[in-house]
Amino acid sequence: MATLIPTFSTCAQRMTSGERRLAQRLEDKLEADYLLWYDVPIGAKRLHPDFILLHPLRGLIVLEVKDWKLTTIQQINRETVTLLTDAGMKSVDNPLEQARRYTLAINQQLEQDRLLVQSEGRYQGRLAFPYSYGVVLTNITRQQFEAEGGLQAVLTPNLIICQDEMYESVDDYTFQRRLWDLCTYSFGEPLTPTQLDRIRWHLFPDVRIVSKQLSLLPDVPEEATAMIALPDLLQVMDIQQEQLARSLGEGHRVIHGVAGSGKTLILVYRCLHMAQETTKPILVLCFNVSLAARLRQMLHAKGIGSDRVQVRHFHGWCGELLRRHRLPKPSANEFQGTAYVEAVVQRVIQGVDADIIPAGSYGAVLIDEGHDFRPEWLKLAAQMVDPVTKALLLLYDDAQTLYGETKRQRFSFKHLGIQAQGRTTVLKLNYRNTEEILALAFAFAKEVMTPTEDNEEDMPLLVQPQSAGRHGAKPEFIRLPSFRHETEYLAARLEQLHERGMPWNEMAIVYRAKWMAEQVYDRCQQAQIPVEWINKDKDSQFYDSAAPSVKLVTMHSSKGLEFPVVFIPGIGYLPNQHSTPEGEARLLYVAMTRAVDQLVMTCDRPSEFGQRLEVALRSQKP
Ligand SMILES: Nc1ncnc2c1ncn2[C@@H]1O[C@H](COP(=O)(O)OP(=O)(O)OP(=O)(O)O)[C@@H](O)[C@H]1O
Repeated sequence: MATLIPTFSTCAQRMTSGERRLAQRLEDKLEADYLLWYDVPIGAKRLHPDFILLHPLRGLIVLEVKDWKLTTIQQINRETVTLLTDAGMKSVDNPLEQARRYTLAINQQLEQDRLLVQSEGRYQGRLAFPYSYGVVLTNITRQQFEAEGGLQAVLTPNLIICQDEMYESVDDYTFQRRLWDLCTYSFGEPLTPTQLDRIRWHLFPDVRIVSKQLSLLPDVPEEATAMIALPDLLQVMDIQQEQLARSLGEGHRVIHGVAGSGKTLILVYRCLHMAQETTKPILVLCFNVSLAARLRQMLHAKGIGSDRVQVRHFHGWCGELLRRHRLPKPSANEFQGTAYVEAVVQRVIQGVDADIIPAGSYGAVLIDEGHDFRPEWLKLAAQMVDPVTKALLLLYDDAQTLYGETKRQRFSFKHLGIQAQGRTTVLKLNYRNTEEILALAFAFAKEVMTPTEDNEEDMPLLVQPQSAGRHGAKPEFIRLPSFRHETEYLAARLEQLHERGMPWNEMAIVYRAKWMAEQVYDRCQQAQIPVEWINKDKDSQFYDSAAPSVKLVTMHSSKGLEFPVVFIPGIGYLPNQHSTPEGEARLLYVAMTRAVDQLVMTCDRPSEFGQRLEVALRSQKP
């Protein structure tokens, strides 16, 4: 069965009946290595072919679909068709010409990529795979078509697929043959997975992942791809991510994705999409101040301003609602610390219940790192979604729960007003970390975290991540005589890496206790290493990932962030005695999975977590 993007159930409603039939035939009668897109805009010009097919051997096929009957067509020439419709006569483009133009535009775009064209021979510089186009006439049989000389004269017969050639009863091979016949030539060499990804990169700018090499051109315009040498590795969402992102559609959606599986990526895509769909403001919520800052930067890079999408950390948003609706804040004398923060949340909940704060005021609500939200917060967030769009997206990974009680409270999404059943997707593939880092983090965490039973909505709560297969250096765990030695070692490694070309802002030190950060900070200052201590105090709330400084960040605040190099000092003091071993294990798991390429941990004394790490490291392949 071929893969249709978006999924059939999410686009069937906007399809014509002929398109629906064709989509079902294509899905059913083509094999799993066919990719199909329905009505997905292409390139910067946002061309809208009805269907695009992509296959390693058969190449690219563009299809326009028309539900016309013979009696509908009043006149036809190479450029236009005059149709008799309920609203009178209407002139439209000749669909074959339209399909040809789309194909030509795609062709021109793809020919700019040296890895997609023939490198030698008579056709040097031309696409290295077949491409073709056609028109599907879903209500005209071949016999009717052939009986109409006028149609045949302007619609090349072999580029037309007729009603009876796409009946359900047509066998798979005959149906496929009809498609292949759209193209008069074929090449021996199938497209490689890398080439298929490059084709998607060119066609669909919205699923591009900005690589470091292209970071100066976040969304490379079509004209520019010809002028710059494209890197060999162009990254796009994988097919599951793309299908999910494009199929989110209406209603509530829940995505359970392991660390580094692209949840945030999908959230940003969804924001872009919703910003075009709704005029109401869009709300993005997360728990962390630092993650909120990263999300803002990511959205900004995609050209989405704060006027369209408001990114807030949950408690900041609650405070803002009280101010906006002139509700009194709790008294600071009565409540302190977390009790104060909770009292703010309660006032907001009461404000919504009393209709002082209007529910349903956001066109969409998207929650990142939802595992850190208490049930009543999720309920509140769900109430804020416009009941017309019902656009609620909840992303979570139970393995990263940091702020819950000892064990995450069991609750049912249904009771919170979140329709998760049948609307939950699991993403297992981790793209962020090297296989070595991920294997260590999971081996360590699975020993300590207790997987809980799936709950009533069939949501797995501890998903084993799978690596996307990138390899790198083995994580390091180094014993030193004292914490002072740890800080000196760390400073020396930072300097060494920087001298070898690693930018300061691509390195982070993730710590568990404030005293550790103080010593590390002092040591870095002495060594004149630029260092930014994120969330050091209330006034340093905003962090700039691009500023040329090493980031010093708590394990809690590191959630949702990532850095090529991560140092974790003070393993000798873990688990922290003031928390539960399980909670501490989740924290260290989160910290370790922030490292994209290199992970260095240090300790100055034996500890339970140190021992576990050593065992896990020893079991890794050399
Ligand atoms: N298909 C992909 N191909 C290449 N890189 C990808 C792909 N999907 C995601 N990534 C990269 O993997 C990294 C992690 O993605 P992202 O931050 O969206 O994951 P996440 O699920 O939100 O992680 P976490 O829960 O740990 O914060 C990012 O650098 C992202 O660009």
